[in-house]
Amino acid sequence: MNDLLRGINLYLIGMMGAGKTTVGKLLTKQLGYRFIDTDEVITQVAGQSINQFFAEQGEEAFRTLESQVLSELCAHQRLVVATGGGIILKRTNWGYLRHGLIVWLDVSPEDLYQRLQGDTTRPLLQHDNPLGRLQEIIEQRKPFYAEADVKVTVTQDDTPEQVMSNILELIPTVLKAASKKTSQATSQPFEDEQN
Ligand SMILES: Nc1ncnc2c1ncn2[C@@H]1O[C@H](COP(=O)(O)OP(=O)(O)OP(=O)(O)O)[C@@H](O)[C@H]1O
Ligand SMILES: O=C(O)C1=C[C@@H](O)[C@@H](O)[C@H](O)C1
Ligand SMILES: [Mg+2]
Repeated sequence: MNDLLRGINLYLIGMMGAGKTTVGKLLTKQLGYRFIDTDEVITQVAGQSINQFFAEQGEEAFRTLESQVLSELCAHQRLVVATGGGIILKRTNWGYLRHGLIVWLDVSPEDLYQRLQGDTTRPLLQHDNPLGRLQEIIEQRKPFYAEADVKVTVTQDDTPEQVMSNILELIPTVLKAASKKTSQATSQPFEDEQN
C-alpha cells in the first residue's frame, strides 16, 4: 500500500461526526503517516474554540483561515488530514485537496444525529431541530462530497476499524485506475505518430 501511495496525502472529507478524526488516526498507524486535523490547527492558530471563532469572527472568516491552513498542508507528504465538514464549499480548496487522494466518509443524517446528540462543539448544529439541520446541510453538500476520489459508505454497524479497512481496500482500485489513465494518455502521441 505504501508503495502504491508514494507518500501522497489522504484527505478525509465528510460531515461533522462522520468519523474523519477517529478513522484518520487509525489510518495513520496503518500507513506510518502523520495525522493532522484542520479544525485543531485552526483552534491552535486562532487561540480559541471553533464555537468562539464562529461567534466572534463569523463563518466567512473561519472559511478563509481554513483555506489558508489547507493550502499550507499541500507542501507536506505522508499526512492523513481530517478536514472540517465544510471544506468542500470553497472551489479553491479543491485545488489543494487534489494534491492528494480525497476520501469521503458518507454517513446518513440519522447516524450522524445519534453520534452527535448532546455535542455542543459544532456551531452549525446549535439549532432547534439538529436532525433537520443535518439533513438540510447534507442535501446541499452531497454534490460536492461526491467529487471525492473514493466514497466509503458507512453503515451503523461499521466500526471505525471496519471503515479503515474498507478505505484501505478501495484506495488501490482508484490509484490503479488513475495510473492506467496516465499511461494511456502518455502513450497516445506515440500511437498517433505510427498511424
Ligand atoms: N464508525 C463509527 N461508528 C460509531 N461511532 C463512530 C464511528 N466513527 C466515529 N464515531 C464516533 O462519532 C463521533 C464523531 O466522530 P469524529 O469526531 O471522528 O468525527 P469527525 O468527522 O472528525 O467530526 P468533525 O468534522 O466535527 O470534526 C465520535 O464520538 C466518535 O467516537
Ligand atoms: O460542517 C461544517 O461546516 C463544520 C464542521 C466542523 O468540522 C468545523 O469545521 C466547523 O464546525 C464547521
Ligand atoms: Mg474531526
